[in-house]
Amino acid sequence: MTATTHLPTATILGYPRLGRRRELKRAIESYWKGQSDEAALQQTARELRASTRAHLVELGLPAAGGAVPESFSFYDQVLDATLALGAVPQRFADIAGSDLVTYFALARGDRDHQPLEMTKWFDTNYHYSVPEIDERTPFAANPAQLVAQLAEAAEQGIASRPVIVGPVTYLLLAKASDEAAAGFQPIDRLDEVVAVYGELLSALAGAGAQWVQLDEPALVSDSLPVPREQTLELVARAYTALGATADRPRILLTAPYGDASSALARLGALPVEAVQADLVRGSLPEAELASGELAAAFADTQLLAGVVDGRNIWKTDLRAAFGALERLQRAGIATAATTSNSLQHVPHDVRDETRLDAELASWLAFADQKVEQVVILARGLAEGAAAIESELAAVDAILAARAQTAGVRVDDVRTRVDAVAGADRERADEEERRAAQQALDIPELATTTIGSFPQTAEIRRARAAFGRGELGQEEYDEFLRAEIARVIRLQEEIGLDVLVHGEAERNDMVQYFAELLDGFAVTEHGWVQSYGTRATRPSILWGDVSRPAPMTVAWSAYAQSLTDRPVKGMLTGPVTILAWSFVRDDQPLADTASQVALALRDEIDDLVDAGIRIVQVDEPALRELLPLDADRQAAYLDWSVGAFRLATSGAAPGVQIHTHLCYSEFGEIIDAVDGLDADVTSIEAARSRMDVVEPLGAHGYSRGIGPGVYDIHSPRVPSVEEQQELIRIAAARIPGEQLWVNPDCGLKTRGYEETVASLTNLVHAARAVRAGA
Ligand code: MET
Ligand SMILES: [Zn+2]
Repeated sequence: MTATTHLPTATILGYPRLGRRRELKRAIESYWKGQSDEAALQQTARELRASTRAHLVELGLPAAGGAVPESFSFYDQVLDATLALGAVPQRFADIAGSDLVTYFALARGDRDHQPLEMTKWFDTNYHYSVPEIDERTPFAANPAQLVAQLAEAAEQGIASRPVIVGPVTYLLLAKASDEAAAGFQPIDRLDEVVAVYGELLSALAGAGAQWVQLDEPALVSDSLPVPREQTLELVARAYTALGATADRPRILLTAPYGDASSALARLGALPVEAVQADLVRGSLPEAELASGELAAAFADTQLLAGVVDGRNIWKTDLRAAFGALERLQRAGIATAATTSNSLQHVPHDVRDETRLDAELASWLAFADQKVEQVVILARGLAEGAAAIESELAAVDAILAARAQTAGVRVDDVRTRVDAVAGADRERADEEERRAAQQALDIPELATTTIGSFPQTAEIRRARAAFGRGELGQEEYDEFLRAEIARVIRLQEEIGLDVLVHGEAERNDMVQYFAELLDGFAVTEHGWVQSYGTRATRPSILWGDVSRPAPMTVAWSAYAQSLTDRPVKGMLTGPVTILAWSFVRDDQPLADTASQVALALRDEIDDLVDAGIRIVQVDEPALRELLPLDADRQAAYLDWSVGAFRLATSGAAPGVQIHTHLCYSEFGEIIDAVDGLDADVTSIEAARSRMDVVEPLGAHGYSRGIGPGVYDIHSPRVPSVEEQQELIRIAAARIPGEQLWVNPDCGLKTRGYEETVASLTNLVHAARAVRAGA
C-alpha cells in the first residue's frame, strides 16, 4: 500500500437509493407481494446500480480511483452490515432461503418473527434496523453482496468504493438482545467484530477494491451509550487493528452528521489513508490547523472536506466552501471535496421539477446538483481558483439574488417577530387554567385519539381525483364533510370522551400546512427515503412564513357542529413543520420557528372563535432535532420549546392545549416536555410498556398526560385486559385526575375493522379502571 495514492479530489459519501422514479421501491414491493421473483428483483437492483454509477461518472466523478461509492441498499445500510457480519440474531436462525429472504425477514418480520426494531439514524428522519447482539451472536464475514457489486462496477469500467457502516458505530447503535445477560453491551464484542471487518476488507482487496469507506458517525454524537471521548478511543483501537490487516483496500474513515473537529488530529494519525470531516455541521480545528499539529497528523493521510451539505437542498456557497479547501491545501494537507454525509437524505434532481418557480429552482441543489458542485470544487483544487472563478461568481450571483427576492424577507412578518415579548410565550398559571377548563366537563381517565382516522383507499382516491381536476372543489368538500360526519358518529358510538375530525383532508401532517402557508413550496419528485421502501416528500421552506387564510377552521368547526362532546382542533407544531421540511439555511432555525409559531397562533385564535375549546399541537419531531452535540442541546431546547409556547400562549385559560409526542424516547428530555406547558400531553408508550411513565412520575409532572395504551404500529387488536394493565401501570405513578387514555399515535395507517375493535376495547379498559378494576 502506498500512502501517496489519494482518493480523487471529487467524491460523495453516498447517493439516493430508491431510484429517480422510486423504481427500487416498486420492484421490492412487487416481490413482497409475490408478483415477481427474487431473480427479477436482483435484475432491477443490478440495473439501478449500474445506471447510478454511470450517472455519477457522467456528472463528473472519476471512473477510476474509488470516487464512486457503492451505497446501494435493498432496505437499510445498518441491516446490510448485519448481513455482511453474519450477525443474524438467533431468533431468526430457523429462516430458510436466500440471504435476501433472511434480510427482508429481519427488516419486516414474518408470521413467526417480530422484525428488528427501527429507530432514527442520528438526527435525521431516516430509520435504520437496530442490530440485536448478545454474547452468543455469531459473527462470520459474508462479503458476497459487497464483492458482487464491486465486480459489476468493474465490468462497467468503474473502480467503485464499497461503503460499510463502521464497527464502532455498528455496535453502538445495536441493542442487547433479550437473551443477553444483564449488563451486557454490544460494544463488549468490538474486538471480535473488528476481526470480521478485517476479513471483509481482505475479501474486498482480493476482489480488486482500491478503497473502502467505513462510516463512523458515532464519533460526532453525545447521544450514545458511551461518552464521546470513549467512542474516540474505541475508534482508535478498531482502526489500529484494521489498519494492520495484511491485505486490504485503502480505508476512508468518515465522521458525518456533526462536528468531529476535536477528534480530527487523532483520527488523522490512525493507520487509515483518508478521513472525512463534516464541515457543514462541524468545523476545522482552528488551533491545531494554525499550530501545524493538524498537518503533522495528516502527513500521510488525506483529509476529505465535507463542504457540500448533504442534509439540505440549497446550493452551497462555493466560494466559502473553496476557502476551506484552500486553507487545507495551504497547510500542506492533501484534501478533496466531498459532501457532509451521504446524499441519501436529498432528492435526485432539481431538473425533474417542472412546476417549481424557476427562480426558486435556481437556488436549489438536489443530489445531482450537489455532485456537480463537488466536481467544480475538485477542479479548483487541481487547477487553481482562477479556473473555477466563473462558477464561484455564478453562485455568488444566485445567492445575492436569493437574498433580494420578494417573499424571502417580508417586512410585516419580521416586524411581528421582532415585537414578540416574553409574555407572548406565557399562558395563565396552571391553577387558573385548571379552574377555567372545568367547564369542559372532562371525566377522569378521559378517552381520546391522536387525530387521524384510517386513510381509506376511498379517501386517497378522492384526493387523487381532486388533484387531477376530475373531482370539483364542491364535490370534494362534500366528500370530506361526509367522512367527518361518519367519524364523529363512530366516535360517539364507541364512547370516546374527546373527539377528533379525523384528518381525512390531510395528505400529510406537514405538507398540508406547507401548501396553505406562504413561504413554502412543494415538489413533484422530491422523494427522500424514510425507511425501507418508504419515502416522504419534504416541503421547501424558502421564505418568510405567514398565513394568508385559516387552514383548518372550517373542518374543525363542522365537526364540532355535529356533537356536544368537545372536538379537538388539530395542528402540526412549529418544530415538526421545520423538522420534516427542507428549511431555508440563510437564518437561524429559531427565527424561522417563530414565524411558523405566529401563523399557528393565529390559527388557534380562529379555531377558538369558531367554537373549538381544545386544540392539539403535535410535536412528534421534538426529540428528533435535538443536536447530537451536547453543547448545542440547551440552546435547541430553548428555542424549540419557545416556539411551541409562542404558538399556543395566545389561548385563553379556558382553552385546553394538548400536544402529542411519538417516535422517540422522551424520558431524557422530560424538562423540555414539561416546558411546553401543554395542559395535556399524549405520548407514545405502549410499545415500551409505559417506560416514559417512570421519568414523568419522578419529575413530578403536574399536568395532564396520556401515555399510549394501544400500539398503532401493527394491525393487532389489543384486548381490554391488556390496555387495562397499561393504564394501571400508568396510574401507579400518575394521579388519576391527570391521566388520559389514548392510543400511541394517529390511526391513519390502520384499517377500520381493527381500529373500531381496538378503540372499543380502549374505552372499556378506561371504564373498568375508573370503576376501580
Ligand atoms: C406522527 S404524529 C401524528 C399526529 C397526527 N395528529 C395523527 O393523528 O396522525
Ligand atoms: Zn404520533
